[in-house]
Amino acid sequence: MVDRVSVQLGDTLAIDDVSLEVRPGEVLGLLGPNGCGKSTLLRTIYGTQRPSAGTVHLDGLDVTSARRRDVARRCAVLTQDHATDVELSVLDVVLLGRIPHGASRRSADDDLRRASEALARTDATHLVHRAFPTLSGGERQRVLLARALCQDPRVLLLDEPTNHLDVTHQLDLLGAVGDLGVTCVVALHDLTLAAAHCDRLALLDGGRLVALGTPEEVLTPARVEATYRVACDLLTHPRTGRPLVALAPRDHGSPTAQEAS
Ligand SMILES: Nc1ncnc2c1ncn2[C@@H]1O[C@H](COP(=O)(O)OP(=O)(O)OP(=O)(O)O)[C@@H](O)[C@H]1O
Repeated sequence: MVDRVSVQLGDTLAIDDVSLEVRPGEVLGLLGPNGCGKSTLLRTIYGTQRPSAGTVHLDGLDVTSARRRDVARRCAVLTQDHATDVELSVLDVVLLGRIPHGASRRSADDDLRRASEALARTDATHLVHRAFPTLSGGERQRVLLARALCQDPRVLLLDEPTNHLDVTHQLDLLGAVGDLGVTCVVALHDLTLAAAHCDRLALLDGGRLVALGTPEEVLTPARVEATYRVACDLLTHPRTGRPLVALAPRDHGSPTAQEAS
């Protein structure tokens, strides 16, 4: 889907020759330190950021030349820079997700049914009649995810969707994303959360793709230390068997417990 993409932003080469094939139905986690290019790559996949070089195809569509509505019919996005002061009810915000599908093809009853299903999926049904600006950060995040789900996308792009969420809603949100069966690219900071919920991980550093593979392949202690400058041990979750990234405090860098044993 992403083929040899570079993105120049002012003096910064934010994305440097990245190629990435997202498999249908997979949840691909996008990891990397602050400023490594995660949001830029998501915006480029969605087509709101033009690449300086390379191409992006979404479900067969060339996003650099496609109409916005054609992209939005296939792909929903949850970004970090959403407006927070729109004087709309929660229901109206979620119903915005239906707009790309065109008034002539939709019925009001079907739109309402989809909106209430999406709100139920994100545990936000009780907020339906609230004014959007009065919501807490975590409540807004869940409503905006409901809007994205209401769009009925084939591809979902999520930029740090667990921001503001308590642990219950972090787990519920990523669990719900996995259950959807929709192709998803999700930028995350929490390595253990990413390892638990993503089929594969892509690690960016300085705009370059430095690793791509299963959580076990990508989150090796050596690579985590090289990328984040934090020592860690890779443990196994006692209940799920998934990788658990135990970060060492910055002054307890080495040796790792694995090296010491
Ligand atoms: N409009 C801009 N002009 C110049 N540089 C920019 C612009 N937008 C972003 N950048 C730079 O591009 C790089 C990538 O930014 P991006 O927001 O994609 O990183 P990120 O991985 O999402 O970061 P974070 O984890 O902090 O959200 C950063 O160095 C950032 O400062």
